[in-house]
Parts: sequence; C-alpha cells; structure tokens
Amino acid sequence: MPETLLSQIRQLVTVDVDSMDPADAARHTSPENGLLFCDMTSNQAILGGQAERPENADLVKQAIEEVKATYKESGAKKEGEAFAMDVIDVLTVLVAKRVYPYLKGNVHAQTSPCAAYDIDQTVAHATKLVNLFEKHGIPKSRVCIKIPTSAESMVACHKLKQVGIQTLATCLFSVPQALAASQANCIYVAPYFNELRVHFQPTIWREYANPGKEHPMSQVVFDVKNVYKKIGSKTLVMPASLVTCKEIIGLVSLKPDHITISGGLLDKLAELPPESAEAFQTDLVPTVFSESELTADYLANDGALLKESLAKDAETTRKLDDALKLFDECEKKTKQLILSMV
Ligand SMILES: O=C[C@H](O)COP(=O)(O)O
Repeated sequence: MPETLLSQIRQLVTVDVDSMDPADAARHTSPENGLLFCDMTSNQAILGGQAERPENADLVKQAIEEVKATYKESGAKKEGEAFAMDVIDVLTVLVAKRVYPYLKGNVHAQTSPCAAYDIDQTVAHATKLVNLFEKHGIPKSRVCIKIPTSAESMVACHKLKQVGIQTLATCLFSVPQALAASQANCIYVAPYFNELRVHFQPTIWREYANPGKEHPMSQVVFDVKNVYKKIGSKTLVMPASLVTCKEIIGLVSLKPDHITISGGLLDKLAELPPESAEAFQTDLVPTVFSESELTADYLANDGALLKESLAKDAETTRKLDDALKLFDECEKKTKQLILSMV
C-alpha cells in the first residue's frame, strides 16, 4: 500500500521532476534504493530562477569562463547578447548535470524562443545543446530537447530525429499540434494544463472543483492519449504546467504516460495521504476525429497544415505565442545577469 499521495501517483504514472534544483530531486529520490525520477524538465524560466540564486553565482562564472576559453581556442569573437547566449547554453548543461544523478531517464533543455519560428535555427540550437551535453559527459541518448510546438519547430523535430536527437513538443494545447509532433517522431508531447502565464500572474489561474473533468485541457489530454492509441503513435504524453495537487489527481485519471511536477508540488503530494481508487477514474468521452484528420500530413510543405490549424485556433495560438514571449523575457533577463557578471 502506498503511504503518500506521491507514492500512489508514482505507481500510476511515470513522474518527472519539473525543476533544475538538485535539492528538489534529492528530497524525493533515494538513489541507493533505486528510487529515481525518470526525466528532469526545464525551460528558460526554470533556468533563469537557478541563475539568479546567489549560491549559483560560481556556476554562472564557470559557464562564462568556459565560453571565453572556447573562444580563445577557436578564435571566435562574440560579444553582448550572442556571448550571453553561449553562456546560457553552457549554464543549462552545468545546472542540469547536478540533477542528472537523480534520474534514470533524460535531462531536458529547451531551444531558444527566438528560434521557435525558424526551422534551421531550431535545428542548430538543438544540435548545439546536445553537443554541449556530450562534451560534459551526458550522452545524446539521455538528452531530450524541448521545442515549442510551432509548425516550423515540428519540421525541425523531424529533421533532428534523422540525426538521432530526441525531442519533446512543448507548449502544446491542441490535438493537431500533437498529431504533428507524432509525425515528427517527438519522443514526448507536453500539453500545458495551465497556460504558462499563470505562473507569472497567478490571479489569472482558474480553479475547478473537479479539474480532471471540468478543466478544458483535460479533454485535450484525454483526446491526445486516445488519438495516439488509435494511430499507434510511439510519442508519449507528459502533461506539464500544473498548479495544484487536485489538478495532478485529475490529470492522472486521464492516464498520461508521464507527468512532470515542480518541487513545491512534489513536497505537497508527499505530505498528503493516498486517494481512493475512484479519484483516478474518468468519465470523459473521447472526441471523434475523422480518418482524414488523423492521417493528414501536418509536416508537408514546411508544416503548412499545422500552420493552417494554428491560424484557425486563436486560443492555442495565443497561449503558444504568450509562452514564447514569457520565455523570451526570461532568457533576456538571464542574459543581462550574465553580462553584469563579465
Ligand atoms: O514553468 C513551469 C511549467 O510547469 C512548465 O513546464 P515545463 O518545464 O515542462 O516547461
């Protein structure tokens, strides 16, 4: 019998840590007993939070020195924002490396929001990140690159698969995005249960008495799972952007493959008793999609069909664009911090 809500949830779904803080990972694992998280997810907001912590100043300085040393070797002469971006990439690896011992799966790193609507830039940034992880001893097979689910990005994921780079389609709010991600052979999709802004502006977060049934994203997650089953997709569903334990219980009732949970919510789950089996059952009914919707090629012509679907879906487009804007603000803030430390 599980002793806590967290241990119960771990029996029902693969739990990942949505944090780059090794203390969060350490509190809920026991490497000597084989209790580990599967993956560690991250994004520009999570990395920025780590970069700002005074106790991580030495890590930022280490990243700065490493980039300067590589410039010396190669003769590169980047300054300002371009230099700061190189430092962010190294810092991402150094920070992720501290959580790696608590994982049996992948470390995740997100491509720059600036690249989100450009196929070549996304491919280049993802490749650069994987190479940096390998340089620091984390093999390609244990790295997953998180890429926001625009049409261009999904074409990039398809290209990255050809060179053995694992990807996750993040900031996902619709079934067509999930179909495109599956066609791109992403290993995961991350439907955002709440739009990213709720973490920056908590007053816009809306509470539902029964999130697993009433929250509009529950139906999307449920439909993605069912559609994937129908088409025999290998892409795994890893919901993200959770605010409460109640949301997590509701999501687990939809039987996702994974769920990524922040340090604060892991702590709360570990303090709560297990729930009844009924709490993890759903009475949602899958939406019916036509054969042509399921088999259409979303990636052809640089993702033309996904572009069309996003153009018709104002809500998904707004949430995706807003997440990219917030990630961009976080990335810019981290760049300023780095430049102030040079
Ligand atoms: O910013 C926090 C949200 O949980 C987003 O999740 P993520 O790390 O999968 O992007």
